Amino acid sequence: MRGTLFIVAAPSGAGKSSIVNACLGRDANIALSISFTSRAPRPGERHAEHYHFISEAQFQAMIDAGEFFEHARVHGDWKGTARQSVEPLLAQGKDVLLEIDWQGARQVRERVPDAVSVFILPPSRAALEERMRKRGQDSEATIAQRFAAAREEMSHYGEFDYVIVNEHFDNAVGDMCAIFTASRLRKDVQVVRHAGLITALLSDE
Ligand SMILES: Nc1ncnc2c1ncn2[C@@H]1O[C@H](COP(=O)(O)OP(=O)(O)OP(=O)(O)O)[C@@H](O)[C@H]1O
Ligand SMILES: Nc1nc2c(ncn2[C@@H]2O[C@H](COP(=O)(O)O)[C@@H](O)[C@H]2O)c(=O)[nH]1
Repeated sequence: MRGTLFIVAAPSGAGKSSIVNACLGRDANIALSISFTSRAPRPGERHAEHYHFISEAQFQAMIDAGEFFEHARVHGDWKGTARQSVEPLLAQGKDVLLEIDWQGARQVRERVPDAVSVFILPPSRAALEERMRKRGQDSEATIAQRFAAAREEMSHYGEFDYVIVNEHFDNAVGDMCAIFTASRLRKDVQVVRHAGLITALLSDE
């Protein structure tokens, strides 16, 4: 059976990476895809762990070679998921999680209509701004640019299967883990139905 593809999106600073990392620590069946980006590393970010950090020219060469599963300009930088980070794992039956923006999520849904998508919202715009600052990794100019973009990003929440409001962190982690579990169960039920097993069990023969 093919693996399940999960998409998680949110405005910058809403807590997406924190929630995903907490969930993946409890769930060994999901592989987190490491994206490619033309953005410069933040202090403490390591190549091939947080992102594959490459130049604009290298990113463009990958686009031209058709190597991306999805890609988009996000806050002025290129971000993208390589086909190689997704397709072989799904074919092996492994679940894969993409932490991407709404533009990438749209592209992925077109390729994989049964992907399970989650959008994370902050409890308020003030909380979002405070979290961006508290992280202490971006300049004031970057924070201002991302905060200004957040409203437009959040307007896309309705394109997703699930929405989590990340007010209390532990509740948000619990919701995300429950979505992972429920999506797998739902898929199993569909497979059983397709196999015609229930019809056979209930027949007179
Ligand atoms: N429920 C919460 N309450 C308070 N602070 C939180 C909560 N969830 C996350 N945070 C904090 O908010 C900050 C931003 O979180 P995080 O880096 O996970 O956001 P993100 O959505 O992944 O951002 P980006 O897309 O820019 O990488 C971090 O300092 C994190 O510890
Ligand atoms: N479309 C894609 N968006 C991506 C990818 N990897 C990350 N992102 C999104 O970028 C912003 C900002 O991230 P940051 O690390 O610079 O703070 C955030 O919304 C991410 O989800 C990707 O491969 N494709």
